[in-house]
Amino acid sequence: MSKRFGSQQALDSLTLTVRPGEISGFVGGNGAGKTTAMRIGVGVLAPDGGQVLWGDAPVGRLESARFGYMPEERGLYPRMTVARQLVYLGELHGLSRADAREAMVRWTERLRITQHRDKRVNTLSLGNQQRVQLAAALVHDPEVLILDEPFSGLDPLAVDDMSDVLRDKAAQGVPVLFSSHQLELVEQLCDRVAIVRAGRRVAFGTLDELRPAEAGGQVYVEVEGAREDWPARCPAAAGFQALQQGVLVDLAAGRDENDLLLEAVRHGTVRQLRRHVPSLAELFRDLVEPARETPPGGTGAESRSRDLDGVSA
Ligand SMILES: Nc1ncnc2c1ncn2[C@@H]1O[C@H](COP(=O)(O)OP(=O)(O)OP(=O)(O)O)[C@@H](O)[C@H]1O
Repeated sequence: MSKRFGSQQALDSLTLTVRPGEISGFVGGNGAGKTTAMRIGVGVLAPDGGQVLWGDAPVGRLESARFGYMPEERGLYPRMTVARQLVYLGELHGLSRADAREAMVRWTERLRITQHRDKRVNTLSLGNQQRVQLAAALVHDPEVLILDEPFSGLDPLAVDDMSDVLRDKAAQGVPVLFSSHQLELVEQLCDRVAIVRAGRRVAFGTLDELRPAEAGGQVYVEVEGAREDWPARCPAAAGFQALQQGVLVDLAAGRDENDLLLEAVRHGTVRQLRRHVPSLAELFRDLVEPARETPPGGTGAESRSRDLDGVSA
């Protein structure tokens, strides 16, 4: 997909594949193009170039009616009651009145908003409005689920409810795609993650696939009573970085954590020693921050990429 708004290239040949039964996370800095891509995905915005496929066939109006979409700008009718709104949206998607009512009852129970059924949406708290918005995306039992920042502003219990629903939908075989800036949540929930920067995809794959190969050679160690630079005198350490509590050591070639442990105990009491597995937040910074150092003339998007489905994007 490509999309330009005036002089702003919002999407630049971005490709994204969402697989049945998987939860995919869509992350990127503000203005990176996530909302634009999702709006194109569900057919509310037309791309300048590219297309949206379901299987091998282009998605038209009929197909996208079977998608469930939770927009970032919450698109509910503020003065309609929750129940009327959900029944109405169900009918709009082709359900009979009875089926739409049944779905409304089921989803308001599941999302714990039964007590709000007869209230106008604009009288609810933002978190409860968001639960209604999720119910609205689910009421017609969609075959694809696309959610734009569904977790923003939710309390921890609501985050759990939202997470459970997304997991259940994926377990039923529905492809689920959601955007979020809460990278720990993305890390916990997603089978696959796409990172986008300036309208281009810079990484796509499972978290294990996104981790650089050299990451396996880092060990986090806390040694009480040791000098801050103790790894400098360890042959098992090729380099190190002092952190707030401990140090992050790059293992020397052919050495493992046992070698490092034997050397570390000579410097003090080893309180912790474990292989360092970079978090999504670290990977994100690694992939997205180089854009800020782009030399004049470069787009920044070429600086790093960790893309793993073989599609150039
Ligand atoms: N309707 C529009 N008119 C003009 N520019 C737009 C429009 N929609 C998006 N843009 C621009 O396109 C770029 C991508 O915006 P988009 O909303 O897709 O980013 P995003 O990744 O969802 O950001 P955020 O994380 O802040 O929600 C931005 O530069 C934005 O200003």
